[in-house]
Amino acid sequence: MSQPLTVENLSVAYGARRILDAVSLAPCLPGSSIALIGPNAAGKSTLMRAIAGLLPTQSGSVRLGESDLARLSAEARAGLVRFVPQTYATSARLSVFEVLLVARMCGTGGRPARDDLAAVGQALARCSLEPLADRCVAELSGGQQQLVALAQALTRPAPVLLLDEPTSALDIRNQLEAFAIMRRVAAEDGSIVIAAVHDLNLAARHADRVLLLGNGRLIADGAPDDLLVSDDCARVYGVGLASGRTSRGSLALEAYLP
Ligand SMILES: Nc1ncnc2c1ncn2[C@@H]1O[C@H](COP(=O)(O)OP(=O)(O)OP(=O)(O)O)[C@@H](O)[C@H]1O
Repeated sequence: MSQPLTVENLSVAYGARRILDAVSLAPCLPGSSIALIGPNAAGKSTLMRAIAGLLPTQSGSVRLGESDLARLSAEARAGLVRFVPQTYATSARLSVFEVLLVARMCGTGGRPARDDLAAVGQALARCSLEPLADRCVAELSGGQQQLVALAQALTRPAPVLLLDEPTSALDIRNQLEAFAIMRRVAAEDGSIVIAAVHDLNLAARHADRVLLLGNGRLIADGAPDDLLVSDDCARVYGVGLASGRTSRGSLALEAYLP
């Protein structure tokens, strides 16, 4: 898991409407935790879906090391790039354990072996979901389901983990837990973790790099402490941004209407 992810000149359209316009990203390095920010409809989900190979592209490339992901089979690509969508929809009468096992076994065609069960156990433990293992996933709360979605992605480590607003339904404790998990996945597994986030303070605290998307274009790419206080950031959101430091030394931002 030690290959950089590179996005070059990526353009994506829905019908005749261009959504992503020649987006290029400097190499995303293994072990990095990256926040993708930008206003509603900026194209964050579209970018993640395009990187995951779930959308046709008009132009450009997505590479992991030397491999052009578009040239791989969907199965091979899914082994390299895991995408956790914004919403978790299931009506299946499956337990948390079962959906994690399905995620682990997906595409393998085999029966679960001991290491598959161990991987599911580890994903449950990483997300502190053991107490919910036997509960029907369709009956869980929105926040609990969001943690299950994260745990599903962890059942089979991948070089690239893409998470679309992974903490939108979580309480403050679980937000911190989820970002700690993401940072550990980056640090321990060497994955490239990219999470779309709306909360700039969470991005400030948990990412080591921030990508700012506006109207389908990459507006800025940099360290949180520089990018989040930049004029570009305030301009793209159409807000004023006041900044300071918390008593613990983290960057703190307050947005206001100009
Ligand atoms: N399936 C689709 N068909 C047509 N247009 C779409 C589709 N999905 C998204 N779009 C459009 O693409 C643009 C970007 O949407 P996208 O979901 O990528 O934005 P986002 O930055 O993730 O937004 P948000 O923060 O609100 O989730 C929007 O104008 C949206 O209407």
